[in-house]
Amino acid sequence: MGGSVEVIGLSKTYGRQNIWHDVTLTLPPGEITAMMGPSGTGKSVFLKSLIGLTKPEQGQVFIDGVDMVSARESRRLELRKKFGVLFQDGALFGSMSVYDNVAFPLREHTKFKETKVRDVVMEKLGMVGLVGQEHKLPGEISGGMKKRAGLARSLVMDPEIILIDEPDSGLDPVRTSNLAELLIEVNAATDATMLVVTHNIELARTLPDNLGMLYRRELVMFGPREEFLMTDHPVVSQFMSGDPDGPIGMSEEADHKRSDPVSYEGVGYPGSTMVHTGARAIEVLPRQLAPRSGAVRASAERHRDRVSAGAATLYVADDEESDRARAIPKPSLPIRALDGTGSLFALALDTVRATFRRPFSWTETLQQFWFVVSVSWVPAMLISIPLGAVIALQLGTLTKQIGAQSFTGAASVLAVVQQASPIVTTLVIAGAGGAAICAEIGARTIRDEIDAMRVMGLDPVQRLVVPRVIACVVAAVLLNGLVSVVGVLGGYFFNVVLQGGTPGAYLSSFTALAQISDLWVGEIKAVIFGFLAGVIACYRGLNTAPGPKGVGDSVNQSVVITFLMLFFVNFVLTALYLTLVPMKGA
Ligand SMILES: Nc1ncnc2c1ncn2[C@@H]1O[C@H](COP(=O)(O)OP(=O)(O)OP(=O)(O)O)[C@@H](O)[C@H]1O
Repeated sequence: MGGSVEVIGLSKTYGRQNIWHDVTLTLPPGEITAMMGPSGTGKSVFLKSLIGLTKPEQGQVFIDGVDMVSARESRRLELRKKFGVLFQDGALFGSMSVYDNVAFPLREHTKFKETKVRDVVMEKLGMVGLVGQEHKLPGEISGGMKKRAGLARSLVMDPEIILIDEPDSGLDPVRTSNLAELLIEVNAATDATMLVVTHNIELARTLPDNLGMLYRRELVMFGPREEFLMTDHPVVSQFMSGDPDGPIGMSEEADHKRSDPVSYEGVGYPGSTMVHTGARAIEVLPRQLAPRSGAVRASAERHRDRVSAGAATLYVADDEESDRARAIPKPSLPIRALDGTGSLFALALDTVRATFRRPFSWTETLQQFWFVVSVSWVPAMLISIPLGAVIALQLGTLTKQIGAQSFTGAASVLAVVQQASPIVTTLVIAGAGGAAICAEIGARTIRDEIDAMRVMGLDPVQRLVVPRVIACVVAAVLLNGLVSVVGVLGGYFFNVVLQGGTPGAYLSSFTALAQISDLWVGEIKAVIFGFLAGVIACYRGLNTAPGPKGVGDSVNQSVVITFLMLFFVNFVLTALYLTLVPMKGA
């Protein structure tokens, strides 16, 4: 029998927005449950909360007795192996073919030979009608095909619990019916516990054993379909009939703001086989889909037994309760800022720990390193020449004024190597490489790819963050060396050629005043700054808000935060260095 999912008193907010509160329900093991609700009522957020991808503020989600909400991330990664999840847009990995996407969990979590992997992948692709499309990239197939490929991937490990977010979105009516039949067949074959989030009334009325509905920030009704579909609850009846007249309006926000209780007066039509709401009429209790193959659904039989024994009862929210404002207090600005800083720090620590965990993604690291260097080295070079020149010119003029022209070389080399070079290098890495890293991870976040990785029991910190942070660090160290050399040469050129300094004085003052630790401090700064640029870019990318605007905001914040951090950390490091390391000749 499928895994058990028990939700107790779950509440979730995003900023000032209370998504839903105090949701309590149990998904009967092995049965199919549909969760409905108008757009924006938090169905997808609910689904993600079940699997620990979204952290609710209150409540528990017990998966086979273990609380997903309070469990450690390593435990959650283990528990997620019980799940197969189909996200709204399929959440396929954009750089992999359909075949590789479906094969991915098998290659990660089994020791199957490639021939066995091929058999399983082709069987699942056959189930969803995608044989012949396996070589295509996700960008080359339609939305409906992505969805079907995502379903094939979610089934490939024979999960005990299957969560499906809007199976019909992007599918035509015929394929939606095919998909519903496929889900019934999968349920009959695997006895997996299934939760289907949907707006599709036909699907909701014919597929599940149980139904629930979210509306106005709460679970208004939950229970067996036999009772749920017979109800005269105004919200449920209006939703099931698609009637424009009733408590559900055009905007979820406007519905939330209304404080009038939902009225139960004058809406009595239970007991009939047809419901009439306004201009529409629907059959109340249509026949439930059954496997065409003739397979027997053990869960349907268990469900019937539960209902006839009175063990499955309908939960209906108290209409008074539904209108009570139960906003979870929003933390104050300083607390939220501390929270953000804490999460960034936690990601930095996690990154260090995950660096030593196996397997290490060498290929990804090399690709990222090459990418960061390729977008950063030209701007870094172009900035370093005028920067070295400006420093040399400024210091040359200053030292001339105070009669210490022979120290121009030492002063400008130290300024370039210790200060300018690591800062310039990292500003360029953050502005070019870091921005691109943040945009790429942000786009993957909003396409649910990161969540899909987590669902497959993979740690995005280990797979994505570590390679990118190492790439930024190594690129910063190498580019810092290069920028230092170019900057010093630029300084030499401008001081000696344009300001009439002598080559001997430039070089000898440098050897007289500079020491090897000055060179090291530049490289150590490059390591720290490169690490900061990489971690901040990944952190913002992983915490991107939905939509293209979310990605744009994240990139902007990632660059600004990195710049601010760089100058602050540079000040601290320089102060420390000057305090701890005695100056040569002092
Ligand atoms: N990561 C996030 N950050 C901030 N707000 C979010 C986030 N994810 C979801 N929301 C908000 O939570 C609310 C519920 O979103 P959700 O996608 O769960 O709705 P839904 O019921 O699945 O809607 P639909 O049926 O249209 O997909 C929306 O207002 C959405 O803007």
